[in-house]
Amino acid sequence: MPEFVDRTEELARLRELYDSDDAELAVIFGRRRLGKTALVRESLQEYDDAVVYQAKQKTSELQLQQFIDAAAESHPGVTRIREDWDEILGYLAEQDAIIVLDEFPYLVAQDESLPSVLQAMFDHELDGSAATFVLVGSSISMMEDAALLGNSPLYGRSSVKLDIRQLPFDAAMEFFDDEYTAEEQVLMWGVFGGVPYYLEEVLPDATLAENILQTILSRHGTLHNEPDYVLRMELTEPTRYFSILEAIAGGSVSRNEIAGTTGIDYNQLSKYLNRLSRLRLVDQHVPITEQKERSKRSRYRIRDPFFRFWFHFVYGTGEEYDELGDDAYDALIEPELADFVSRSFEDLCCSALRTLYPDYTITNTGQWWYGEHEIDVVGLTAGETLIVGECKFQQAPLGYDALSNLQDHADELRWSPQDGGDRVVEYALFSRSGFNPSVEEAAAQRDDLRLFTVSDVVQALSADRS
Ligand SMILES: Nc1ncnc2c1ncn2[C@@H]1O[C@H](COP(=O)(O)OP(=O)(O)OP(=O)(O)O)[C@@H](O)[C@H]1O
Repeated sequence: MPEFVDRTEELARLRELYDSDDAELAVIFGRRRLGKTALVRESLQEYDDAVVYQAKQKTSELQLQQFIDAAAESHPGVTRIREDWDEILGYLAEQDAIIVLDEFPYLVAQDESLPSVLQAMFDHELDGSAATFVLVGSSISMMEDAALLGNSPLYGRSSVKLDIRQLPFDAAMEFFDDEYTAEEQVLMWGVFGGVPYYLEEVLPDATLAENILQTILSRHGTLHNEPDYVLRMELTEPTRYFSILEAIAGGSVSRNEIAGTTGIDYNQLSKYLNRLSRLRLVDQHVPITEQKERSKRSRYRIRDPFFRFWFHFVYGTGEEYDELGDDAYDALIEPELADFVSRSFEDLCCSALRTLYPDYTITNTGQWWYGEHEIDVVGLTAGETLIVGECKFQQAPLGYDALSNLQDHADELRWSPQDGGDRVVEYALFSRSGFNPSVEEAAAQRDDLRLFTVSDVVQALSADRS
């Protein structure tokens, strides 16, 4: 298990606040399990006298008492202050303390005046203080109400807002021993994604199949109910959200398709999709050449690979896996897995593009589709070059038809260089299982075609950071 990986930028920003001579406020938010608490702990390595309080769901009196106990460890004078949030926090601010309120929403649930108390402090009382307040919360909706949205008391007071997301691919791979091949790494990523807690649950010395069976499919598996638990924390009426996520995971990706599959009225769908998007569960994608606000070709995707896997393979399955026992993987997962992981592979290819094509200034990467046409990987450059790629994560070599299809699709993609000149197209083929001789021959003869294996992609993603 790695000590602590990545989050370099977040750590630097927090430490900047701790070292600042002014009073500062940081707001850290993100779903459960993403590593908010671990990030704060890591950031405080060299700050012994920080006051860290992990709130629990208790009465306001008990919460305040426990906070005072935590604060007294480094600031004993706090016990002489009247037991009142305003007075206690004011005292600590005078001491220039670093004050971490982890699970801040639990405090607000018991004492809804707390955000306004902090607001008043920041507006009137903290001149001359070098204190740092760090508010951490897993419930995105409650953090929005308290600190993030325009009408919240602390809106505009924070110096730093950290929206914690899953780790990137190469950081996630640090959780595993080195023995996974590039292909296995992509499969692991496609199933477990980059949420630190999920990566910690991966059993060492076990195959992917064993891991899927024991940690996810088994009713006793540690991740068997995880998305259900996380969603119920955020949503009081989750049924419709579950149906939407299930529909998206099953391949209904446009609004029309989602409305058709779930039976939810098309006009009501926006409300639910917006909420899922604010919870960072679903992303709206548009073809790379279009603007999000204007596009009529939006597609929705579940952002996190593990949630995608769970809604695709686990949600709503009842006892099916228990009955199949160890055969469940071979019977229900394996036949679909390559196809399922191929979407994650496409994303990884997009992320690797800048490293694979270092001679170009790539301004944007993404996908493109129009009617029957679709391109898995597109890189727009600041010059005249358009990079287009086709990805295959199947266990068969990629044939010449993939190249000719890619050329046909690229012909339909409307994009012109910024200087108005003619564009030049670079073709890329990404394959898990190599290429047919005809493709290799073409690549040997043409300057505008490059072939990449899974190892090339994985290496590029690691090189990115080193
Ligand atoms: N960057 C990281 N490197 C290594 N391990 C990490 C990292 N971030 C988190 N972890 C580990 O992942 C697990 C979940 O992290 P943590 O408890 O900090 O998440 P959280 O966002 O605070 O979630 P929760 O609200 O569920 O407590 C912990 O065991 C933690 O040690």
